[in-house]
Amino acid sequence: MEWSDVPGHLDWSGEITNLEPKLKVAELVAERVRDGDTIGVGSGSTAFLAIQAIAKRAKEKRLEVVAIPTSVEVGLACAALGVPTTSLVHARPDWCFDGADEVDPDRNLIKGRGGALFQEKLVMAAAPETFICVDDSKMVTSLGQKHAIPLEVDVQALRLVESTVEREFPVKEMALRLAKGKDGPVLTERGNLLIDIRLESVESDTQARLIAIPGIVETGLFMGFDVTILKA
Ligand SMILES: O=C(CO)[C@H](O)[C@H](O)COP(=O)(O)O
Repeated sequence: MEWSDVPGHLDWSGEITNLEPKLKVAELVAERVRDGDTIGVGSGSTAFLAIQAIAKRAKEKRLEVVAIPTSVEVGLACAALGVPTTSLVHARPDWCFDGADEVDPDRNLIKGRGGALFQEKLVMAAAPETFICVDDSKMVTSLGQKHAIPLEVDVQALRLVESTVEREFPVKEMALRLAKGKDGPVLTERGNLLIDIRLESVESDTQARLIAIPGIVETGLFMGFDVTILKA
Protein backbone atom coordinates (compact mmCIF):
# COMPACT_ATOMS: atom_id res chain seq x y z
CA MET A 1 0.00 0.00 0.00
CA GLU A 2 1.27 3.45 -0.92
CA TRP A 3 1.35 6.25 1.65
CA SER A 4 -1.16 8.18 -0.44
CA ASP A 5 -3.58 5.21 -0.38
CA VAL A 6 -3.89 5.29 3.40
CA PRO A 7 -7.24 6.94 4.20
CA GLY A 8 -7.08 10.29 5.98
CA HIS A 9 -8.98 11.49 9.02
CA LEU A 10 -11.87 13.41 7.61
CA ASP A 11 -14.53 12.70 10.19
CA TRP A 12 -15.56 15.45 12.54
CA SER A 13 -15.16 14.17 16.10
CA GLY A 14 -18.67 15.08 17.26
CA GLU A 15 -22.15 15.87 16.08
CA ILE A 16 -22.42 18.97 13.88
CA THR A 17 -25.29 21.15 15.09
CA ASN A 18 -26.89 23.77 12.78
CA LEU A 19 -25.38 22.12 9.73
CA GLU A 20 -27.14 24.21 7.05
CA PRO A 21 -25.93 27.66 8.17
CA LYS A 22 -22.46 26.25 8.84
CA LEU A 23 -22.26 24.88 5.29
CA LYS A 24 -23.37 28.24 3.89
CA VAL A 25 -20.81 30.21 5.84
CA ALA A 26 -18.14 27.67 4.87
CA GLU A 27 -18.87 28.53 1.23
CA LEU A 28 -18.54 32.26 2.00
CA VAL A 29 -15.06 31.64 3.40
CA ALA A 30 -14.04 29.48 0.45
CA GLU A 31 -14.97 32.31 -1.95
CA ARG A 32 -12.32 34.52 -0.34
CA VAL A 33 -9.43 32.23 -1.22
CA ARG A 34 -6.89 33.58 -3.69
CA ASP A 35 -4.02 31.78 -5.40
CA GLY A 36 -0.92 31.71 -3.18
CA ASP A 37 -2.73 32.41 0.10
CA THR A 38 -1.36 31.17 3.41
CA ILE A 39 -4.47 30.72 5.54
CA GLY A 40 -4.82 30.33 9.30
CA VAL A 41 -7.39 27.60 9.83
CA GLY A 42 -9.44 27.74 13.03
CA SER A 43 -10.91 24.76 14.85
CA GLY A 44 -14.39 23.46 15.54
CA SER A 45 -17.07 22.11 13.24
CA THR A 46 -17.57 25.32 11.23
CA ALA A 47 -13.85 25.67 10.54
CA PHE A 48 -13.77 21.97 9.68
CA LEU A 49 -16.52 22.44 7.07
CA ALA A 50 -14.80 25.58 5.78
CA ILE A 51 -11.46 23.87 5.16
CA GLN A 52 -13.35 21.20 3.20
CA ALA A 53 -15.01 23.91 1.08
CA ILE A 54 -11.64 25.62 0.59
CA ALA A 55 -9.94 22.38 -0.47
CA LYS A 56 -12.74 21.72 -2.99
CA ARG A 57 -12.55 25.23 -4.47
CA ALA A 58 -8.73 25.17 -4.57
CA LYS A 59 -8.85 21.91 -6.50
CA GLU A 60 -11.52 23.13 -8.94
CA LYS A 61 -9.86 26.51 -9.60
CA ARG A 62 -6.29 25.19 -9.35
CA LEU A 63 -5.40 27.55 -6.50
CA GLU A 64 -2.25 26.94 -4.46
CA VAL A 65 -2.99 27.40 -0.76
CA VAL A 66 -1.10 26.58 2.40
CA ALA A 67 -2.82 26.16 5.77
CA ILE A 68 -1.68 26.96 9.30
CA PRO A 69 -3.84 24.63 11.42
CA THR A 70 -4.84 25.54 14.96
CA SER A 71 -5.42 21.99 16.24
CA VAL A 72 -4.43 18.40 15.66
CA GLU A 73 -7.92 17.70 14.34
CA VAL A 74 -7.80 20.37 11.66
CA GLY A 75 -4.21 19.43 10.80
CA LEU A 76 -5.33 15.85 10.15
CA ALA A 77 -8.23 17.15 8.05
CA CYS A 78 -5.77 19.23 5.96
CA ALA A 79 -3.64 16.13 5.43
CA ALA A 80 -6.66 14.08 4.36
CA LEU A 81 -7.77 16.84 1.98
CA GLY A 82 -4.32 17.24 0.46
CA VAL A 83 -3.95 20.81 1.74
CA PRO A 84 -0.28 21.47 2.55
CA THR A 85 0.37 22.85 6.02
CA THR A 86 2.96 25.03 7.68
CA SER A 87 3.20 26.67 11.09
CA LEU A 88 3.67 30.10 12.61
CA VAL A 89 7.34 29.21 13.04
CA HIS A 90 7.73 29.30 9.27
CA ALA A 91 5.03 31.59 7.93
CA ARG A 92 2.60 34.38 8.69
CA PRO A 93 -0.99 33.87 7.57
CA ASP A 94 -2.33 36.26 4.90
CA TRP A 95 -5.67 35.88 6.66
CA CYS A 96 -7.42 33.43 8.92
CA PHE A 97 -10.87 32.15 9.69
CA ASP A 98 -12.38 30.51 12.73
CA GLY A 99 -15.64 29.77 14.49
CA ALA A 100 -16.79 31.14 17.85
CA ASP A 101 -18.99 30.11 20.74
CA GLU A 102 -20.29 33.62 21.43
CA VAL A 103 -20.05 36.99 19.65
CA ASP A 104 -21.10 40.22 21.38
CA PRO A 105 -22.21 43.47 19.64
CA ASP A 106 -18.60 44.80 19.77
CA ARG A 107 -17.31 41.62 18.05
CA ASN A 108 -15.68 40.33 21.22
CA LEU A 109 -15.72 36.55 21.34
CA ILE A 110 -15.74 33.52 23.58
CA LYS A 111 -13.88 30.64 21.96
CA GLY A 112 -12.39 27.37 23.08
CA ARG A 113 -15.22 24.84 23.30
CA GLY A 114 -12.90 22.65 21.25
CA GLY A 115 -9.94 23.40 23.50
CA ALA A 116 -7.80 24.97 20.79
CA LEU A 117 -7.96 28.52 22.14
CA PHE A 118 -4.22 29.05 22.60
CA GLN A 119 -3.19 28.30 19.03
CA GLU A 120 -6.35 29.98 17.73
CA LYS A 121 -5.43 33.20 19.50
CA LEU A 122 -1.83 33.06 18.26
CA VAL A 123 -2.96 32.61 14.66
CA MET A 124 -5.55 35.38 15.00
CA ALA A 125 -2.96 37.74 16.46
CA ALA A 126 -0.59 36.96 13.58
CA ALA A 127 -3.15 37.36 10.79
CA PRO A 128 -3.81 40.82 9.34
CA GLU A 129 -7.43 39.85 8.65
CA THR A 130 -9.75 37.44 10.49
CA PHE A 131 -13.14 36.09 9.47
CA ILE A 132 -15.34 34.64 12.21
CA CYS A 133 -17.89 32.21 10.85
CA VAL A 134 -21.07 31.95 12.88
CA ASP A 135 -24.83 31.63 12.73
CA ASP A 136 -27.44 33.55 14.72
CA SER A 137 -27.27 31.14 17.65
CA LYS A 138 -23.78 32.50 18.50
CA MET A 139 -24.84 36.15 18.82
CA VAL A 140 -25.25 37.40 22.43
CA THR A 141 -25.81 40.79 24.02
CA SER A 142 -23.01 40.20 26.54
CA LEU A 143 -20.28 37.56 26.78
CA GLY A 144 -20.84 34.63 29.10
CA GLN A 145 -24.61 34.44 28.54
CA LYS A 146 -24.52 30.90 27.18
CA HIS A 147 -20.97 29.59 27.41
CA ALA A 148 -18.39 29.26 30.12
CA ILE A 149 -15.00 30.91 29.56
CA PRO A 150 -12.27 28.30 29.06
CA LEU A 151 -8.94 28.89 30.76
CA GLU A 152 -5.88 27.00 29.55
CA VAL A 153 -3.85 26.25 32.67
CA ASP A 154 -0.44 24.75 33.34
CA VAL A 155 -0.82 21.37 35.08
CA GLN A 156 1.36 22.38 38.05
CA ALA A 157 -0.66 25.54 38.56
CA LEU A 158 -4.14 24.01 38.69
CA ARG A 159 -4.84 24.48 42.38
CA LEU A 160 -3.13 27.87 42.48
CA VAL A 161 -5.24 29.11 39.55
CA GLU A 162 -8.49 27.70 40.94
CA SER A 163 -8.01 29.38 44.31
CA THR A 164 -6.85 32.70 42.81
CA VAL A 165 -9.75 32.88 40.35
CA GLU A 166 -12.20 32.00 43.13
CA ARG A 167 -10.77 34.79 45.32
CA GLU A 168 -10.54 37.52 42.68
CA PHE A 169 -13.64 37.00 40.54
CA PRO A 170 -17.38 36.62 41.11
CA VAL A 171 -17.39 32.97 40.07
CA LYS A 172 -20.74 31.22 39.56
CA GLU A 173 -19.26 27.89 38.42
CA MET A 174 -15.82 26.45 37.81
CA ALA A 175 -15.04 22.98 36.45
CA LEU A 176 -11.98 21.11 35.25
CA ARG A 177 -12.78 19.86 31.74
CA LEU A 178 -12.79 16.07 31.67
CA ALA A 179 -11.93 13.91 28.66
CA LYS A 180 -14.34 11.63 26.82
CA GLY A 181 -12.78 8.40 25.64
CA LYS A 182 -9.89 8.76 28.07
CA ASP A 183 -9.78 8.78 31.85
CA GLY A 184 -8.90 12.04 33.52
CA PRO A 185 -8.85 15.64 32.32
CA VAL A 186 -8.61 17.00 28.78
CA LEU A 187 -5.02 17.80 27.86
CA THR A 188 -4.65 20.49 25.22
CA GLU A 189 -2.30 20.30 22.24
CA ARG A 190 0.29 21.92 24.54
CA GLY A 191 -0.26 19.45 27.39
CA ASN A 192 -2.17 21.94 29.53
CA LEU A 193 -5.46 21.59 31.41
CA LEU A 194 -8.70 23.43 30.76
CA ILE A 195 -10.88 25.00 33.44
CA ASP A 196 -14.30 26.31 32.38
CA ILE A 197 -15.54 29.23 34.45
CA ARG A 198 -18.84 31.07 34.59
CA LEU A 199 -18.65 34.59 36.00
CA GLU A 200 -21.42 36.91 37.22
CA SER A 201 -20.32 39.29 34.45
CA VAL A 202 -17.52 39.79 31.92
CA GLU A 203 -16.00 43.28 32.10
CA SER A 204 -13.58 45.06 29.75
CA ASP A 205 -10.67 44.24 32.10
CA THR A 206 -11.59 40.59 32.73
CA GLN A 207 -9.19 39.21 30.12
CA ALA A 208 -6.28 41.33 31.40
CA ARG A 209 -6.95 40.33 35.02
CA LEU A 210 -7.23 36.63 34.19
CA ILE A 211 -4.11 36.46 32.06
CA ALA A 212 -2.16 38.21 34.85
CA ILE A 213 -2.69 35.18 37.11
CA PRO A 214 0.44 32.98 37.09
CA GLY A 215 -0.37 29.59 35.59
CA ILE A 216 -3.10 30.78 33.20
CA VAL A 217 -1.54 30.25 29.79
CA GLU A 218 -4.44 31.69 27.78
CA THR A 219 -8.16 32.38 28.05
CA GLY A 220 -11.05 31.91 25.65
CA LEU A 221 -11.92 35.61 25.81
CA PHE A 222 -10.98 37.15 22.45
CA MET A 223 -11.48 40.85 23.08
CA GLY A 224 -10.43 43.76 20.88
CA PHE A 225 -9.54 41.75 17.79
CA ASP A 226 -10.66 43.56 14.64
CA VAL A 227 -12.56 40.61 13.20
CA THR A 228 -15.07 40.45 10.38
CA ILE A 229 -18.17 38.43 11.23
CA LEU A 230 -19.36 36.16 8.42
CA LYS A 231 -22.90 35.05 9.13
CA ALA A 232 -25.03 32.75 7.00
O1 LIG B 1 -13.27 27.87 19.58
C1 LIG B 1 -13.48 26.84 18.98
C2 LIG B 1 -12.66 25.62 19.17
O2 LIG B 1 -11.70 25.80 20.17
C3 LIG B 1 -14.56 26.78 17.97
O3 LIG B 1 -14.25 27.65 16.92
C4 LIG B 1 -15.87 27.15 18.60
O4 LIG B 1 -16.10 26.28 19.70
C5 LIG B 1 -17.04 27.02 17.60
O5 LIG B 1 -17.21 25.68 17.25
P1 LIG B 1 -18.30 25.21 16.22
O6 LIG B 1 -17.95 25.79 14.89
O7 LIG B 1 -18.21 23.71 16.24
O8 LIG B 1 -19.65 25.69 16.70
